[in-house]
Amino acid sequence: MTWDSLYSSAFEGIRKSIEKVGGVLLAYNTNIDAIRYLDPKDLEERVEKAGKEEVFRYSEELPKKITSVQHLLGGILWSVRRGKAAELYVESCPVRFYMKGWGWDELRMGGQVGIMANLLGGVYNVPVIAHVPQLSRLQAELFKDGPIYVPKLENGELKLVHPKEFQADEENCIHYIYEFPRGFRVFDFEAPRENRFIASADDYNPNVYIRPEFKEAFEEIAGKVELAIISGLQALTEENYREPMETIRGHLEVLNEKGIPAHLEFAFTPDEKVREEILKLLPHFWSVGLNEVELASIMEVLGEKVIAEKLLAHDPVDPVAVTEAMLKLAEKTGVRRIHFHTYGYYLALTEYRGKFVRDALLFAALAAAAKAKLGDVSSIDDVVKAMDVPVNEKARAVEEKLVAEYGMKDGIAEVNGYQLAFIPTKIVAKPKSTVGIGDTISSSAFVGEFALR
Ligand SMILES: Nc1ncnc2c1ncn2[C@@H]1O[C@H](COP(=O)(O)OP(=O)(O)O)[C@@H](O)[C@H]1O
Ligand SMILES: [Mg+2]
Repeated sequence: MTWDSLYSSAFEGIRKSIEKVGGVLLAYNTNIDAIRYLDPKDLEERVEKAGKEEVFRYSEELPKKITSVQHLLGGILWSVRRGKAAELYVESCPVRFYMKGWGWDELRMGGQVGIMANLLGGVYNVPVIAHVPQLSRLQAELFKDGPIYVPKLENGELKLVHPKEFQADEENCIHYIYEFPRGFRVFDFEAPRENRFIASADDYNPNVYIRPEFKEAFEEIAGKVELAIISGLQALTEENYREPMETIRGHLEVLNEKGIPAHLEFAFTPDEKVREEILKLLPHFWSVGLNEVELASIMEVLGEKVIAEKLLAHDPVDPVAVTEAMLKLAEKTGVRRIHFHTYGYYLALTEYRGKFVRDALLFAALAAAAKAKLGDVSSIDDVVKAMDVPVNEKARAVEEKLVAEYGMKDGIAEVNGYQLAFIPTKIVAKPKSTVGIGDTISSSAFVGEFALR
């Protein structure tokens, strides 16, 4: 079998069956991404006005958080000089007001829940119930039409409405994204590569604020779905994790009692204590999705330093090291499915067997390539437009290694009592957008797998 024919039949299979999926709960993070494409002259003027000396100081060493305009501009210069991304929390109201006045060129749906709601509900037509921490008018407008719902309590009675019909005047959670291209010049600095600096004016997501509807009526909400995808725990810190983690543990218990498989979409979690706590929650999840950096960071808290280093040593990542790491994680936590994604290939380690696991990965890779190629995918038929994107050349060596090590055939092998599924992905050379690709991959694969059952 060629990979292209496997791709086509996987897509056809899932297109026919995905609308059967009865409902997916998505929690906990959505926000508004406000994108500003930096202009060198405008930036220089702002720096001069704020005081060049002080601003430059913060471009040498990032402040911990933003409490002044000098911090903000210094942070932006810090990113430009290094071509590196950074994200800081904006504590001060005047700075938030300053950023609002500076404005944006584009507004986009942000947060894993927001992105997955628009994909699953708005594109695949799978009903979703989303936890939206704050539903402002601006936030509501970023939801696509389709079967996307938020719970509303009216005199203690639970109703499901589209976010645009929720009509509560809640706060804006805005992540200001300052983007610059490669070669961007300000003062004597030149950006070695394109990147962005993010300043978050968001008091809800960093604390994983959980809405009253989800505290009071979670059982009833969970009764309306077949699957759940959890994300957004990455910004928690040692100081604030306890209360939300407690609520989330309760939610997972309800989902487990009802037999609803839950997927955790990992994201890089800088706080080690929080990473440990997330690891403790994993036994309550059916499935987890992550990339190489995230897998390495988990190996570190498990005390597996050698594997962690191996995961970051090669490009593309050594698939045998990934498999070893996934086995450790599965054995340690009992999680039934681990979906690993990296640039060029995906692997899924599952406690159960079947080609549908691999086929769901193929569907996800096609969806990811469509998103990269088109920028926005507006219907499931757009996904197939990525069929002509070539399969990654470098993945051939990865596949050969898996064949040699585990006797893999057509992307499927048996390893230590688990099934290992592999696929080479389609890589778009000049992507229109790479925001939210990871979320597209993981939610498409998880929901796609259940569609094929
Ligand atoms: N140009 C591209 N074409 C297809 N897939 C891509 C492209 N660039 C990145 N990807 C995929 O997107 C994934 C990004 O996911 P992740 O690392 O979790 O980041 P995020 O969650 O921020 O999107 C990569 O692992 C890779 O598989
Ligand atoms: Mg990701």
